[in-house]
Amino acid sequence: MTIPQHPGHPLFPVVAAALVDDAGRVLLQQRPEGKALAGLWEFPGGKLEQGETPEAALVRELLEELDIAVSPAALEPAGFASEPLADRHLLLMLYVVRDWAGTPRALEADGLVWCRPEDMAFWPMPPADGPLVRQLHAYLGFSAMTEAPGDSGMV
Ligand SMILES: Nc1nc2c([nH]c(=O)n2[C@H]2C[C@H](O)[C@@H](COP(=O)(O)OP(=O)(O)OP(=O)(O)O)O2)c(=O)[nH]1
Repeated sequence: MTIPQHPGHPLFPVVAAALVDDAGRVLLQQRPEGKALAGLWEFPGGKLEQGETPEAALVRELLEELDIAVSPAALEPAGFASEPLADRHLLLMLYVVRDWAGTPRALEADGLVWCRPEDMAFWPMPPADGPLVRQLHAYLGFSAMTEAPGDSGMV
């Protein structure tokens, strides 16, 4: 068996959060103009800074991007994606978050949407997010994406 290797492609760790509200909806944000993958919808989060743990990075990113306070104890590891991304290798770690203080608002994104898990296929996301969405469905107990978008709420 051949294991894919990418010599000279450093690991690029990124953390992301699936915020789940009381109605079971998941928050997605739209990547802004001028950034890579602009216009696509993603889980809030971002790159680890030097010396940061994934949990510290995600707590920081959620404050910077959404103006919400999250305890590291509220971060539930829920899945990951691992794939080449340009000259690096993306390791995208997804946490479920059900408890936070404050009301999420888009400080950096072009928009926010509360999306039912079964509607997530209707929001175009970066390629690495496909496996994450499948893992998130399994984690949340959904098995299929079925109906057309329903009560998804742009905020
Ligand atoms: N936050 C997030 N990033 C994702 C997702 N899917 C995906 O491929 N990515 C990629 C896009 C980027 O290459 C990388 C995140 O980098 P970024 O530049 O947005 O991170 P950041 O918020 O720290 O940005 P900045 O400091 O450079 O402004 O991860 C996702 O669902 N959420």
